[in-house]
Amino acid sequence: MTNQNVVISDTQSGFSMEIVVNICEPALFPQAVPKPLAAPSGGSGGGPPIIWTKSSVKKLETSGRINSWIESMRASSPTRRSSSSENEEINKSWMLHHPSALKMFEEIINISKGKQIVMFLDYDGTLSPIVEDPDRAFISYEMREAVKDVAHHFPTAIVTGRCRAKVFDFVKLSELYYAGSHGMDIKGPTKGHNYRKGNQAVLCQPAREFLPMIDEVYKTLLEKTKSIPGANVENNKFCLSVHFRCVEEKRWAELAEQVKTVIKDYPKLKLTQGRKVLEIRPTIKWDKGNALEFLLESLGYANSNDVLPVYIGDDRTDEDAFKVLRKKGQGFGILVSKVPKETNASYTLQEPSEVMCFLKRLVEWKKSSLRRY
Ligand SMILES: O=P(O)(O)OC[C@H]1O[C@H](O[C@H]2O[C@H](CO)[C@@H](O)[C@H](O)[C@H]2O)[C@H](O)[C@@H](O)[C@@H]1O
Repeated sequence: MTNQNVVISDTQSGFSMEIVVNICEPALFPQAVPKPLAAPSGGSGGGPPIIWTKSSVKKLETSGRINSWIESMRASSPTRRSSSSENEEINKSWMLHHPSALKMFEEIINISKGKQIVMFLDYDGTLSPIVEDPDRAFISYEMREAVKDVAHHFPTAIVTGRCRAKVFDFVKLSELYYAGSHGMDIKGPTKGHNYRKGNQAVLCQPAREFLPMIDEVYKTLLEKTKSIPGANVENNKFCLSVHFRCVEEKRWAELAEQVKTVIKDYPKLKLTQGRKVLEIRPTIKWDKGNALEFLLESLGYANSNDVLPVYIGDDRTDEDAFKVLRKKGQGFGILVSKVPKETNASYTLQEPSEVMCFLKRLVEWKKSSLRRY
């Protein structure tokens, strides 16, 4: 029996979700096994997760056997490793393709020789552990110091789905670049060696025109979801999050339905999914990948071969940035995850504490190389 993570993507709507299919239980998902829906990549028993095309998903849906929304919501935050021996095999194979950035530290350092490292850090699940209350996702003192040290040696940006002001309230480091609202709200440092006169102004807000619409939808969603205990709507300025981490599972369908009903009146907004959260954002083609490119350009590395961008993140939205790096053939992504996931990242770290170790090692290496020269 094998549990296989399946990523469903609809490139048109931008909606993507991950479900877990039990390969050897045809009674649950009969269409997931036989040949007609054979996956384009991966397969049962190991390797990367299967990516189903839109049409194969359609077949699953029309079979009436799968409520993709709910399955997707269930699978939206797998945090524990399963202990079965087959899953152990999957984990091993995955780790082989996406080794630990700590174990590969020397290799990473070698790649960086003669290049300027630029650090991109996601916030939730990367710098702070995932907690039930989004307002209490604090960064630890030690992590903050590690980020501060990194920013002292390398240009550093926090790229987050959060509202930029909120993440700044958590981190409180003026020497960083901040890209809030999934990269739709970028601001430069106001102090430190990356500070340049003029940078303190907002650098980029490509979804400005959506502000009134987002505000309106926020109010409507607050109203529509208030009868569902545990539902929490977060205003991230250029996008919204509807959290269901604290909602009883039996009410997830109702919540998803409410959200879908509200969104259908706004064709210029799209719905994506993160870790136990539904995210509403403008349909503009601007994501964390664009933010990364924009920041590299702002730093003067648009067409440079002397730069090594390193992006660390845990969520599906971070995949947009991993993808950009892979496409550019420059730098690499590090996925924070304990469980195998389809990813464009090259390396992995298991949890925020490992992210902190990685950042500290980077600083130690930089300091020792400065002492040598
Ligand atoms: O891009 P990120 O920095 O990873 O932000 C993505 C979302 O993170 C937050 O939600 C997640 O973390 C919460 C606190 O640990 C957790 O309760 C929630 O279930 C997670 O989805 C944030 O609250 C969202 O607004 C961000 O979009």
